[in-house]
Parts: sequence; structure tokens; C-alpha cells
Amino acid sequence: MPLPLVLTLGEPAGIGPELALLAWLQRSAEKLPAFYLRGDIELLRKRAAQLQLNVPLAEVTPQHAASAFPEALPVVPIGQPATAAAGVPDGTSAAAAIASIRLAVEDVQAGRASAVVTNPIAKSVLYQAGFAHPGHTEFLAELAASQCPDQRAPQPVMMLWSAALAVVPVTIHRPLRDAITDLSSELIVSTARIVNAALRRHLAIATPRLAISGLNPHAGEDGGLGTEEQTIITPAIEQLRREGIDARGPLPADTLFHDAARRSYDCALCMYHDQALIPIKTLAFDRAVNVTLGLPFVRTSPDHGTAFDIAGTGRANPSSLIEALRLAARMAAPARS
Ligand SMILES: NC(=O)c1ccc[n+]([C@@H]2O[C@H](COP(=O)([O-])OP(=O)(O)OC[C@H]3O[C@@H](n4cnc5c(N)ncnc54)[C@H](O)[C@@H]3O)[C@@H](O)[C@H]2O)c1
Ligand SMILES: N[C@H](C(=O)O)[C@H](O)COP(=O)(O)O
Repeated sequence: MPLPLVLTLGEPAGIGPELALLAWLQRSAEKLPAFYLRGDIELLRKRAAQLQLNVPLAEVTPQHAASAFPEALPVVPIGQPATAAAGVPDGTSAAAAIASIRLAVEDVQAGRASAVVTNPIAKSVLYQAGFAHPGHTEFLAELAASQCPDQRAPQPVMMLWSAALAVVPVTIHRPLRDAITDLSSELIVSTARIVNAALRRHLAIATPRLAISGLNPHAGEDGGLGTEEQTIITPAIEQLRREGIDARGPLPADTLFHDAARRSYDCALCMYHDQALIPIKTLAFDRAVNVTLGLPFVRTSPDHGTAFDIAGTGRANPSSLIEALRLAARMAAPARS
């Protein structure tokens, strides 16, 4: 029996717990790979009752999760209660969310699960509790360090993937001011190398076409509207092309995402978070998947957040999580064979 995926709890007061229930209910219709939740079974029980969802739950070990999956949503404990009501994070939220992520990564590292799929966390809730990482992406890189030859955290790359568009922000969770000062040719080159290798290895794109955006309006208009294209981005593209990577640009970001433009590349590398995430969340909010590249294991996530405004109301749509489960299984498959 193939290894199951491990799904994290996410923010207990957010929509993650109900998405897990809803995805399990659609397991046959959507032909989903087996998964188990790393979380508190009592929280799941309460959320299922609140939403009148008839989901049998089975507290199991990871080893028994795949065989339990057809009949019940398998839940593997995290040794930490999660008491938050839907929409209202409480004192248990951060500890439970962090424990779930840590244990899910341990499961994959120990060969008990094939890949990690994360439910959304509320970053501000975690920050208030002292969480020192900007998001999952950076935290997962830290947790991966023990698997890397020199015990150093690998460079994590955030890719948002959908049938309509794939994007990568070169700088990730940074205040905009800092994102601009962080930008360097080295960062663009190392990011593009990771994207190129991952698209080849995990998504069977033989020669990925990478569109590299500019930073400034009109990609700097030959230096008249900013010089980063000339001093940072173009040298990076030249280096990538010398390495045989199909990188083109710098391309003005405002004309990078219309239909014809999107057909001309496999992934757009953008210079900062919103330059990349606004177009994909506009085009494919329901279906896009957040993938962390550059880790020694596969991690995917829905593209949306905790949606406190609708948690517990029955309005949460599980389709992005369903796509995340599917993509995780697809990306983990070659690594298993
Ligand atoms: N992977 C992650 O952990 C992740 C991703 C994005 C945002 N976040 C966090 O989520 C929190 C809230 O962020 P936000 O409000 O900017 O974005 P959000 O995605 O949580 O919500 C934006 C809007 O979309 C709606 N929405 C989101 N997901 C939905 C779904 N599955 N079905 C139906 N409607 C849905 C919400 O109700 C809200 O109106 C923040 O703390 C942020 O850090 C986490
Ligand atoms: N930047 C992501 C987004 O806006 O959708 C989100 O914050 C998730 O990031 P992590 O996967 O690193 O938590």
C-alpha cells in the first residue's frame, strides 16, 4: 500500500479542520490519495458536529492511516489539545499549529508519510506567540536542515501552481522596502535553478521556460524608471542562459499575465510577493496550490489563508486543498519509485 500523505491541522480556529473533513468526504468522487491529519481528534469531532458533517474519525498511528482511510478520516495525535472555536483563535492555537507542522515533517523524514500538505496558519497569531519564521516556507526549510549534508537550511522557493499560471516570488515574506534591498543577481539565479530542476523532476517539463519579471514600471524603461533591471536582473538572466536554462526577460510585470503571454512560459519568476501572488489568486483562487521547492521532501498547501470570517459557517470551499493533496501525491511519486 502506498504511503499516505500527512495533512497538518493549520490554525485550529481557521477553516483548515473543516477542509480536512470536506476533502475526506470527497475522497471517492475526487479519487484522492490517502491522507491523515496530524491534529486533535476532539477538535475535529466538535467541528464536524457544528457543521453537521457525517465524518467517522479514527485515531491511528501513521502506519495504520492508509488502511483506515477508506472508512474514516485518520487522525494521528499531536500531544497537544486544540480548543479554539471556529473564527476565534485562543491560547492553544499557536502551540497546536506548530506541533502539527513539526510532527508532520518528522513523519515524512522517518518514511511514515510520502509528503506534507499544510493547512493554513494565521501568521499574526503565531508571531504573537513568538514564532520566529515568516511562514511555513521558511520554517520548513529550518526543519529540513537536519537532512542536508552540512546541516544548513536549504533555500526554500515558494511556487504557486495552477493550470492557468505558475508563479514564484524571488523575495518571499518581506516588507516591500526590504524585498527591494534583498534582491540580488545571486538570489534570482539560485531561485531559477531550483525552479528549473523542480519543474523537470517533479512536473515532467523537459525544458522549462522561465519568464523573469522586471521590478520597476515598464521593466525600468531602459534605466529611465529604475536601474535594477540593468544592474541585477539582466546579469542574472545572462548567467542562467549560459547554464542552458531557458530564462527570458526582464519582462514588464503588467503585461506578463494576459492569456497570450501566459502561454509563452511555464513559470513566471517575480521580484516580490504580491507581484506574483495577485495574478494567480485572481485567476485561480479556488484551484491554485502553494508548493515549496528546494526542500528534501515535498510540501504543498492550498493557496488561501485561514478565512476566519467564514470558519465554521459551512461556506469554505475545499477545492484548493483537494488540488494540493493531488499535486503532493504526483510530486512525491517519482521520489518513491
Ligand atoms: N498557507 C498558509 O498558511 C496561508 C496562506 C495565505 C494566508 N495565510 C494567513 O491567513 C490569514 C488570513 O489571510 P487573508 O484574510 O489575507 O486571506 P484568506 O485567504 O484567509 O481570505 C481571503 C478571503 O477569501 C475567502 N476564502 C479563503 N479561503 C476560502 C475557501 N477555501 N473557501 C471560501 N472562501 C475562502 C475568505 O473568507 C476571505 O474573504 C493571515 O494570517 C495569513 O497569514 C496563510
Ligand atoms: N505567501 C502565501 C500566500 O500569500 O498565499 C502564504 O502566506 C503562505 O505562505 P507559507 O506557505 O510560507 O505559510
